[in-house]
Amino acid sequence: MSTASTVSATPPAAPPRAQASVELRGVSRWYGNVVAVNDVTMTLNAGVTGLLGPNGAGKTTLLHMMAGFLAPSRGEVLVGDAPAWRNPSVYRHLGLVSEREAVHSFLTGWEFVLASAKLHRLPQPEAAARRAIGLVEMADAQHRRIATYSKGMRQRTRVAAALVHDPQVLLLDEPFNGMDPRQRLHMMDLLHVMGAAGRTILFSSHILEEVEQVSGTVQVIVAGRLAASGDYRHIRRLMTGRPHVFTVSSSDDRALAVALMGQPSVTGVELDGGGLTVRAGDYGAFTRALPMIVRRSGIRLHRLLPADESLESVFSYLVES
Ligand SMILES: Nc1ncnc2c1ncn2[C@@H]1O[C@H](COP(=O)(O)OP(=O)(O)OP(=O)(O)O)[C@@H](O)[C@H]1O
Repeated sequence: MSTASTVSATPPAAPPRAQASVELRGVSRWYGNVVAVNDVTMTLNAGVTGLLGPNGAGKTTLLHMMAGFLAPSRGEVLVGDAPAWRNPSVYRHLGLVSEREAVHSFLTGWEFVLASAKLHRLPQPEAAARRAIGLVEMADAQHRRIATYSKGMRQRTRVAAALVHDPQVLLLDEPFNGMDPRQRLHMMDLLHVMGAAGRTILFSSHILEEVEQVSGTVQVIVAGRLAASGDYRHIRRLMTGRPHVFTVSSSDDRALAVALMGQPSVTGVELDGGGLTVRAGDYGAFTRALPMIVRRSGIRLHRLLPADESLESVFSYLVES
């Protein structure tokens, strides 16, 4: 990929940094009575890691502690070997793309990224801005005002601003939010390239599919705690191995219940006033079998709703297991 060669061909601006890891040791953070992060221990190394969790799980709080913007209430956050909090030298090795889209839209992309280079007091801000803009493939549009950019272009420009000082660690808070599929693919490519080039990339998301497409390693956070971590296939198995619950109503719930009980994919059926509650061990097999049963028996399906499809229930399953 062209950007990969850009990364490897760029001469290092500073002597190579030995450490790219981020380490959390027993980290908690509370806001008054609210425990946002609860005793989290994790290590991030070079490559792309996804931080997966439902809204309010504590992802932003974790990222802000890693970036040195917030002090842990307890525990330690280390970037390389140095504490992230009250340690300005950490900013030289780390970039954060925050969730909120705070860009001055009257600036051009070039002006925005150059301003970031100057804020970092880089010795050659123009060269650094050019390199970062090239990395996110925004050179063609760099002299247009940000107001005219698509959401994806704005995100890439913000990534360029966060990368302008060539940090070893890049943290991104919900970078795919609001992007269309094409913009998503482009951002995913970019993260891949940066991870393959040896940077430590951590991005947060509440969507499993997003995380598994980009990252080899996933850290799952639920209600402030680390609920699971490892290879995305392992996480996917944890999530899909659970029973799936559907509520179904039809023209003849009793007959449908009998037919469903004969299905190997169905592990339980309960009939109540409002319809059926069906438990299926295999999501795919059940959703394929149901239309066939309905067609064969002449039953009319009025409603089929996954009762537990919200991420929250998936996560609570993970936490309880
Ligand atoms: N400044 C604050 N004061 C009080 N409570 C806060 C503050 N910031 C976050 N919280 C609370 O801490 C918990 C974790 O919030 P956080 O923003 O870290 O989660 P998140 O996973 O990033 O969620 P989202 O994706 O919705 O931003 C939530 O209960 C939130 O309401």
